[in-house]
Amino acid sequence: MSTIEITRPDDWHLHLRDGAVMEAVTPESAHHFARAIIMPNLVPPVVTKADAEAYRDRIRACIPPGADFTPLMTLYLTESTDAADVAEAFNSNTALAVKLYPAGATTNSHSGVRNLDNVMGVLETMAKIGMTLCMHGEVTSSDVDIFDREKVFIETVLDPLRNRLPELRITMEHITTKDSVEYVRGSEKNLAASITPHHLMINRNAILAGGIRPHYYCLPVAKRELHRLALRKAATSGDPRFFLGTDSAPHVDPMKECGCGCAGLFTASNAIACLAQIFEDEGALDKLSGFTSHNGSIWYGLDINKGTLTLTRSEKAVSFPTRIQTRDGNITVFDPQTSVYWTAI
Ligand SMILES: NC(=O)N[C@@H](CC(=O)O)C(=O)O
Ligand SMILES: [Zn+2]
Ligand SMILES: [Zn+2]
Repeated sequence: MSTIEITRPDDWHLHLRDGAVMEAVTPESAHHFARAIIMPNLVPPVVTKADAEAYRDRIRACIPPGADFTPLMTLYLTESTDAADVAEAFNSNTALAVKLYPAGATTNSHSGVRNLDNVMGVLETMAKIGMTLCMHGEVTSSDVDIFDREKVFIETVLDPLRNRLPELRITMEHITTKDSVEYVRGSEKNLAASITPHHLMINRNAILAGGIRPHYYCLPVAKRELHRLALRKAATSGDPRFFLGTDSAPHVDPMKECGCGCAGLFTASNAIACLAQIFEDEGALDKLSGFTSHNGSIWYGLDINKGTLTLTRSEKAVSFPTRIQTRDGNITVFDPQTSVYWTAI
């Protein structure tokens, strides 16, 4: 058995939901993570400063006593979002970022943005005050193949927006392609990307080969192996523009195991153990703390956490709980389909 210590990690992209699911999943994140950026795609979404304050209070009520966990709030961008309210939320430290969901791109995105022209006023204000735009970067048009939607988004939405408003800070969230890795690498400033543990571990075969497996279906959908390898290279490279966002996105099993299952994987419980395995396999354990605990803090202008998290490597592969229970039903925990020898304490 051997151990390593990393700086206490942060999760720069997390879904905690609300109600019974939030009660059950919040302790899972608070166990390992010091802070997390909380996604605002509730129904109805978290749009205003007042919405974010109320949601933050509900999250705080679910943090186990003694746990040290700070939810960092985001505002869901709609075409009627008020720029002054956004600025006030940022300046009062209520919200760290604004989240762009192209309407129809993913879970609970129907209130999102149809035409960027209608939110330029908000984006200009954000550029002025240094507030980050977090993006779900996929086009939604039905004539674009689902495996190409991220790449086409870069060409038709992201790049034109960056040319139009170069001072806007943008996080490309949960990137899944070599194209995104290259786009970030080629940028000079104001661009960074989060990467999920699952996109580092699975390719699209996990969803479709040998049977259809809804617990590997998320958006953006996992791509070909060459993309997974490019993501692994980026995550373990030490390049500070890449950092962890788990995109842990719980849905109760009946919502996944049905004729039209929801997108999203629940990874909060084993994300750190999986990452330790990935970084060990890539011979890059020395880069793990950068990815989980330093790069994101620096990008968002926050202090790096003071505490540490101990990771233990066993001789035998470890097993994880297969599900967690909530009053609304069970949630399946991500199964990495490969041996993991690490435990986070
Ligand atoms: N990633 C997902 O597949 N689903 C997320 C939404 C998102 O992050 O796109 C969810 O809210 O369930
Ligand atoms: Zn998304
Ligand atoms: Zn997400």
